[in-house]
Amino acid sequence: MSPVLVSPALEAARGAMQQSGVDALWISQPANIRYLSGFSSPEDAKLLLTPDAAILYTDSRYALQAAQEVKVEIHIARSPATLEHAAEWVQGLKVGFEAEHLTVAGLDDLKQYWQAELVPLRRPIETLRLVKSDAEIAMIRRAQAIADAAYAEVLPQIRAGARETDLSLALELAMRRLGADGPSFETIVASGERGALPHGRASDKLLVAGELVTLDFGALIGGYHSDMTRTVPVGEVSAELRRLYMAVLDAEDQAIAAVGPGVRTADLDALARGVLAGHDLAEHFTHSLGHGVGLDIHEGPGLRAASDEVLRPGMVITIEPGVYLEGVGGVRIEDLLLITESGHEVLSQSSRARL
Ligand SMILES: CSCC[C@H](N)C(=O)N1CCC[C@H]1C(=O)N[C@@H](C)C(=O)O
Repeated sequence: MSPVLVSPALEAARGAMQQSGVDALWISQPANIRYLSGFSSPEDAKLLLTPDAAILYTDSRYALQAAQEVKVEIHIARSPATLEHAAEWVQGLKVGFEAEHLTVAGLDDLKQYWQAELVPLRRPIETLRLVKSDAEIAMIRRAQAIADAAYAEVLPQIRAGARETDLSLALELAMRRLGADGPSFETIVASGERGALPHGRASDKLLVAGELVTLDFGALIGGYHSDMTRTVPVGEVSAELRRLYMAVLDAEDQAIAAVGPGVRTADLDALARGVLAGHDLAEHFTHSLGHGVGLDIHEGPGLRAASDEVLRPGMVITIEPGVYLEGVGGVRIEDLLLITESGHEVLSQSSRARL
């Protein structure tokens, strides 16, 4: 049996457990497992949290790695042996599970092996991850600094004739060389008409003079992500493309200026949408204004109309307005921000093009 653990994240999770009225938590969402245990291969793990124990379940491929990384008790087994072991701990308890992550089959398995009351919970750990610790902020800061440095290296290669896939590879290679564990997500490079695809996967297309190219990328450090987008002109661009670019820049500037503690994220989204409406482009802004960034690339708080979240110091968010016009192209400009006691700090340092 592990001793009662006092890591701040585990303590907070036990607090959330009590508040939700459950005696134990069965954690299956990978970033939540990593957050609570430090285990860096959480896709192949589960975590059981009770008032007196925290047990990481993983299989024998990870026995040494888990022993090196994890401070909680480790049990090496594969399902269903893991569930049989956990059954002894949860006998007669009310056990919360992550309703948004446990599969139907996973829930069936718990019902089959456990004599416990199973309680679906929404985002029990994600809520704790909204505000980052100093150590987490340091990781994100480092990840962003690497992405900025990689961008500075690759910028001279962004010219007519360059292939989108070569630019994405160059960014990912530079980030690795500069110390990243990998890219945050598959680097987006979308030029010309392909810029109308907000998640345009880099293709074999060559950049052509007169186009805009959107590059959206980030680095990964210790499980923590960074996220930034720059839209860059390839040579001289038309007055219409320049207009789109300046409108998005305006929306981003005004949204960033409004970021600070106590601000409703839905209001920021509305502000940016309002700015783009003033440029007759509101209907072309087809996604949310931004999102939290941490162990997941997309996490809370969401900067969108339906959100009721309010910014707090320690949150890390993106501000990323964009416009997408089929047959024409697109523009997105994205920065990574830390919410501070007095306002915000822009973590991404790469300069934005001024057309
Ligand atoms: C595959 S991760 C993409 C990272 C990117 N910076 C990003 O978050 N994007 C790109 C355009 C839209 C935005 C996004 O996916 N937003 C989500 C949160 C939404 O649902 O709007």
